[in-house]
Amino acid sequence: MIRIDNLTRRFTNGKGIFNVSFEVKEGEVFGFLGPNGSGKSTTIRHLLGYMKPQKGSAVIDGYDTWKNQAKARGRIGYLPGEIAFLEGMTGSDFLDMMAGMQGITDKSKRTSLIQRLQFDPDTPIRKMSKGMKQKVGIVATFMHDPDVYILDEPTSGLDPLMQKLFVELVLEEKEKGKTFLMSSHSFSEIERTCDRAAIIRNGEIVTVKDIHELQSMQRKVFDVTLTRSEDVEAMKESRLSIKKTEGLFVRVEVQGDFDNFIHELSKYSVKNISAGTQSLEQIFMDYYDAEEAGS
Ligand SMILES: Nc1ncnc2c1ncn2[C@@H]1O[C@H](COP(=O)(O)OP(=O)(O)OP(=O)(O)O)[C@@H](O)[C@H]1O
Repeated sequence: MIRIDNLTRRFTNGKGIFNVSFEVKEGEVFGFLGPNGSGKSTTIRHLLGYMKPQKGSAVIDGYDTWKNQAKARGRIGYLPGEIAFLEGMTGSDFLDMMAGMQGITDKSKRTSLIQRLQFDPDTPIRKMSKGMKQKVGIVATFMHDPDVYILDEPTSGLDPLMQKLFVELVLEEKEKGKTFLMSSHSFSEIERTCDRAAIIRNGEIVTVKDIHELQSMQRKVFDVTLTRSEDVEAMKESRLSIKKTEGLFVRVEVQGDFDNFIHELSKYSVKNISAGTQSLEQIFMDYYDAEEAGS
């Protein structure tokens, strides 16, 4: 449904995106992840037909987003990171304007979205919090039932309850066979919604991975408090992957080899231990580090 092929845009300062390629299948939810300035927005701008590729192409449902901009754009519901609202409008005014542009007359989906997101659309936009503006944007994007959703940081500013609701909305649309490309900094949101994710860094795709594959790379994190400082020193000498020590506190990451960890730990006097799971964010950071070491 979305195909990006060797998309390249080098700005005069040398930054940009370089040979970006990936595909999003119909009905797939695809995460687009990367640190600030890595090239997510530039890629998305090409998908919306706002920028002409210097090289390569971006295609939506068979339509080249530059050469056949109107056709391609018509398939997309786009939620920008920050919406530019016109002065003096209420949320309802804005939604009316969008509905006019989208050519929709049936208000039922809009009404139900407003009810679920729990906000008063008649509030003047200038009085709205960032989260409330984001809700207006979500309604505007979802109400016209697009085939392809392109969402830039969709839950920024939303509280955890609303983030959860947003995940539900995405999964409902996915059920209907809709396609999503979603940039996000929220790894739990990506985990709960996405089938696959691409990681972009310095304008280049580092990897495209199945979300389960990413999850299986997650390590367990054990926070151990010992009773003797000499044990901390001994533990540092072991084969364990020690991420941090502070006084008697030691953080150990374990991937699979629990026997070795338990065997090693049995040598020491342990005061406290707690187990957690490495976040996806940490996995990505490991990825970046590995790339760095390899390059
Ligand atoms: N018009 C421009 N002229 C020059 N450099 C630009 C231009 N637009 C973007 N850049 C640079 O290109 C790089 C990629 O920017 P882009 O906005 O695509 O990143 P991003 O991943 O969307 O970041 P963020 O999460 O902060 O929005 C950055 O280094 C940015 O400074």
